[in-house]
Amino acid sequence: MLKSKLAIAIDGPAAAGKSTVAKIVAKKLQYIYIDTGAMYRAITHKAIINDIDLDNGEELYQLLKKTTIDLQQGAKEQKVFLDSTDVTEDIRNQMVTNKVSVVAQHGLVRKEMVKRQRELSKKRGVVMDGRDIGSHVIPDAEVKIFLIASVKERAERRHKENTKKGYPSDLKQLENEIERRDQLDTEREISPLVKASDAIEIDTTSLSIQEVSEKILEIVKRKGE
Ligand SMILES: Nc1ncnc2c1ncn2[C@@H]1O[C@H](COP(=O)(O)OP(=O)(O)O)[C@@H](O)[C@H]1O
Ligand SMILES: Nc1ccn([C@@H]2O[C@H](COP(=O)(O)OP(=O)(O)O)[C@@H](O)[C@H]2O)c(=O)n1
Repeated sequence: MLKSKLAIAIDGPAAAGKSTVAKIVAKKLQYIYIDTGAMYRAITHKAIINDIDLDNGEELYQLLKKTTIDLQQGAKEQKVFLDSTDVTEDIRNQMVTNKVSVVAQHGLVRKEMVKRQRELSKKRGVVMDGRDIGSHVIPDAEVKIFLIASVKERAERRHKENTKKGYPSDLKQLENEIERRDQLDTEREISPLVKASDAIEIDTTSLSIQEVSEKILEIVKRKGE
């Protein structure tokens, strides 16, 4: 058992395996898992439903201010509640996936999200995954991991996931979407996707989920002793 509770930041591009291993690590350490991507997805979902102009940061910010987003650990999976409605499935749809990086570019939206995320991480004992966790949200996180994998491998992983769930899926289209989202996330002006200087990079392309989780737990163990 670790002597003290830590904050573990896991960042990286789309479908690198962040949430999968973050959940495993959190369960093993009995930490809280916080999926910050789900928060950006939830506000994107609400904005689409309300026909908000996704290029209008001020309007999105006003919408976010009057919106509650709750992440709750269920028996099997983490549930996402948007103003008390379970949107766990809805926020993974194609429309949200294609638009979320546009919403996440706005400074006002990010400022409000970061405020909420810092509040959630204050008590430590958290595994938080996203794009700017180690670089911006919790710059003093005790453990910072940056997960990468080739675009081809990431698209194949998502394709497998979609097929398993019975969703229509096109590998080439997934590759294009992942590349486009990575580009938007990396090139945006405010807290872009970047590896923090003190983050440990793990290339997961040829590693199993178990191998990646074990590597992270080993790093955590060294830090926590
Ligand atoms: N190391 C790995 N090897 C093979 N498949 C993986 C690995 N890590 C994650 N996956 C699978 O890849 C898909 C995307 O992983 P996910 O955790 O959702 O990525 P992210 O949170 O980075 O977007 C999931 O279906 C997951 O089961
Ligand atoms: N900390 C974060 C987390 C997500 N995001 C945005 O939210 C999108 C969806 O995040 P996600 O983690 O659900 O993405 P996947 O890689 O799981 O598809 C990302 O592509 C980013 O545009 C962000 O800007 N900052």
